Amino acid sequence: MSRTPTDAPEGAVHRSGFACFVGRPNAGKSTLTNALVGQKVAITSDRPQTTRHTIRGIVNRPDAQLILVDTPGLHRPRTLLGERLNDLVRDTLSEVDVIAFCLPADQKVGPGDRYIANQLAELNRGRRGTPVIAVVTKADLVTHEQLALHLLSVDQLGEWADIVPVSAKGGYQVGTLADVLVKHLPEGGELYPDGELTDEPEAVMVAELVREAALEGVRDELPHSLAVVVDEILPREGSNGSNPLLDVRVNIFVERDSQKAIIIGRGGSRLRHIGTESRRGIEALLGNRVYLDLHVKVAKDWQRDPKQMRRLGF
Ligand SMILES: Nc1nc2c(ncn2[C@@H]2O[C@H](COP(=O)(O)OP(=O)(O)OP(=O)(O)O)[C@@H](O)[C@H]2O)c(=O)[nH]1
Repeated sequence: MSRTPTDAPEGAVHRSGFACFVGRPNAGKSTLTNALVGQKVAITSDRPQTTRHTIRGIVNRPDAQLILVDTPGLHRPRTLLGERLNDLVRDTLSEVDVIAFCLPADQKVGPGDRYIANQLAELNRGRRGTPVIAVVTKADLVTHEQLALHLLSVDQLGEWADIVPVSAKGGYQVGTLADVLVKHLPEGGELYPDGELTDEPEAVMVAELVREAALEGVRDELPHSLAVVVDEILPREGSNGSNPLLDVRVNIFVERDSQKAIIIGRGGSRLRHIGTESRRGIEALLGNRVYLDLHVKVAKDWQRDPKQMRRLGF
């Protein structure tokens, strides 16, 4: 993974900033995020939404750093909680540099899309507008003719800074979309520069990779009892080459001894498997070789103890 703009041409502009993806459920936001970032970072766990700006991935290029943040989902409010959630979404949207509105090519523009389009228009009314890119996703599922018709109806749906058809699965135009998003970022250096390996977003992503691997196959047994906390990420002393070995120390917390036994497995076999699986993702994420040190600990009934929950990052 390229992390510094050192290979950018002399005097070239470097841009950095935030983008977020909106769109109705199943529009293809997560798949597209993964295709852009080129790593598996999407969070499929049921971790409660506690941070407003969950970072889904960082696209590092010689000319730009694009940080993709998540929103809890823009939907029609049915309850007061829904309204609060939508306020939160609007706050996030007004803080990012560019918004990508995903509309699946294989489905007609519908009321859900119109609702989001209206919300976006309202957000931009009477203020410095946040550019919105209409992204027509899943282009591989339709014919050229259908795609052309769909692009026309998307065009009529609102004011877009650009319209880009993509297929995350077929790899069609994913690079073009990255170019278009980057174009709307302000000039500036990397916001998450090299060397800040313990910076929260990366630690959160490392924790999610471990959590996902740990839950594999035991999701039903331990759905909510697992918390993963990254203790430290440190370059190994004496390995200061261009690609130092990183020591990554991670604690896996469960609520009961019986759950600890499940995670560790017979003779430690499950824990070894979790280590191998998650290390692969962590190395891809950090761009370094990694020595992963996993510890399983029991934090009795942590879900009922606010102090423990805070300690575990909830
Ligand atoms: N054929 C095809 N299928 C896709 C593409 N992108 C996503 N999908 C599929 O569409 C479904 C939804 O994709 P997600 O990326 O989970 O959609 P999402 O918008 O993140 O969904 P929510 O998390 O519910 O908001 C999945 O079954 C994907 O495999 C694509 O480019 N082509």
